[in-house]
Amino acid sequence: MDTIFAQATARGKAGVAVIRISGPRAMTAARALAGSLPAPRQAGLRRLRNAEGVLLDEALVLCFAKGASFTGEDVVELQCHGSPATVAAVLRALGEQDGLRLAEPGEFTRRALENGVLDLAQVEGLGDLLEAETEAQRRQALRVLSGALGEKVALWRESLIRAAALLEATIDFADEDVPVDVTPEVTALLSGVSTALQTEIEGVAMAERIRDGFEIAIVGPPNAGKSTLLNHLAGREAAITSEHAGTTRDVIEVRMDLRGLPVTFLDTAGLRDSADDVETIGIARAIERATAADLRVFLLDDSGRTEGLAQGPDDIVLRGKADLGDGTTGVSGRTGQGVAELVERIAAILNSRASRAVTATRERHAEAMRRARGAIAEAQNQLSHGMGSTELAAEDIRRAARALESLLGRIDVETLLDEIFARFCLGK
Ligand SMILES: Nc1nc2c(ncn2[C@@H]2O[C@H](COP(=O)(O)OP(=O)(O)OP(=O)(O)O)[C@@H](O)[C@H]2O)c(=O)[nH]1
Ligand SMILES: [K+]
Ligand SMILES: [Mg+2]
Repeated sequence: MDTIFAQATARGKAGVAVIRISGPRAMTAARALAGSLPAPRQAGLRRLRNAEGVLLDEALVLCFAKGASFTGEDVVELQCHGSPATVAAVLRALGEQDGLRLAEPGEFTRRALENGVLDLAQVEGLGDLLEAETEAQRRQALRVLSGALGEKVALWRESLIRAAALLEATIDFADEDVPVDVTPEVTALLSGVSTALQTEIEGVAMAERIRDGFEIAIVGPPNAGKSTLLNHLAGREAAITSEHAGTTRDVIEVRMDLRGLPVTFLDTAGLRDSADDVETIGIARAIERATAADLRVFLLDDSGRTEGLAQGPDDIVLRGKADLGDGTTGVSGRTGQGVAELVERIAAILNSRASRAVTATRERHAEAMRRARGAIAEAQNQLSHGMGSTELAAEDIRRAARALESLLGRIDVETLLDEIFARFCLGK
C-alpha cells in the first residue's frame, strides 16, 4: 500500500496550509522531515528540513495512529505556513521519499471507506458537506456524514433479518406440527419497514432540492417589472430592464441563499402573443422553464391577466410596481416595497417542502430503497394467500436486506466508487 500525501486545504495564499500524509510510511516520512514526532493527537512545533538539511518551514505536526485516524491508516498532518512556495517545498521533500506519492482526488476518503471508517452514504455526505453553501445544505450533509442513514438501515435490516429467520424456523420444522403461526409477526415487521422506506423515498426529491437548489420563476406580462424585481433580489444588475415591452428574451438565472435555502431565481420573457420571432422563442422558453420550476411568482400588471401558464397550488400571485398603486399590496422592484414579505412567503413555502426531506438524500438511495420495497412486497404477496412459498418469501426478504446494504456500500459498489470520488478535490 502506497503512502499518499497532498495539501488538504485550498490552494493559494493563506495563514496556514495543512498537508496530510496517510499510509504505512506516514510516520517515517514525517520523522524524516521533522526529526522527531509528538505523541499521537498532540500538536508539536517542529522545524521541517529536507534530505539535504535545508530548512523548509516551522510547522505544527499532528499524528494519528492507525485505527484512530480519518483514513484508518497512520496519518500525519503538517500545519505549515500557508504560502504556495512553502507548501511546494514540503510537498517536494515528501515526494522525494521512497514509497510516497501524491494522492489522487478523493483518495484519502476512498481509503476511509475501504478501511470501514466511513460507509458509502457517509462518503456522499462528506462530499456534500465540502460543497455546502447554505445552512440547509450544511445541516443535511452533516446529518448524512454523521451516519444517520446507516443507523436507519441497521434497524430496518434487523427487522428484515428477524422476519426471514422466523420464516426459516418454520421451514426447518415443516414436517412437525409447529404450533406457533409466525405470519402475523413477520407481516408486521415487513409492513413497518416498508412504510418507513416509503417516507424516505418521498423525501428524496426534497433532499435533492436542498442539495441542488430550488428554482423559482418570475413570470407575467411584459413590462410588469420582472427583471427589475430580479435585480433587486440579486442586489445587482443581472438583467437588462427598459420601458420597452419584450426586453427579456433569454432566461436569466441568479443563484442565491434565501434564508438558508439554496435557490435560483429565473427571470423570464413577458408572456404575450408576439409577432417577433425571437421574442416568441423567448416566450416558449419562459413557459418551459417556469413549468419545470419548483415555484412560480406571477407578477401582474393593471390588466391582472395570468394566462399563458398554468398556476400551481403554492404559486404566488402579486401586483408589480406596487409603488404606483394604492400602496397596500404587491411588490416593487424599484423601491423594494413588499420584497421582504415576498422573500418571507417563498421561504415559508420552501421550508415546509424541505421539511419532507428525511435522511436519504439521493436518487441512488431512493433506487435502493425502491428495490428493497419491491422485494418486501413480493414477500408479503407470498405470505398473504397462505398458498405461497415460505422459502421464496424468506429469500425475498433477504434480497430486500441486501438492497438496503447497498446503500452503505457493503456490496456491489465498485462501479459507483469512481463516480463518487471523481467529485472530490485533491487532498480530501
Ligand atoms: N414605478 C415602477 N416602475 C417599475 C418597477 N419595476 C419596473 N419598473 C419600470 O417598468 C419598466 C419595465 O421594467 P422591467 O423590469 O424591464 O419589466 P419586465 O417585466 O422585465 O419586462 P419584459 O422583460 O419586457 O417582459 C421599466 O421602465 C422599469 O423601470 C416598479 O416597481 N415601479
Ligand atoms: K421591459
Ligand atoms: Mg424583463
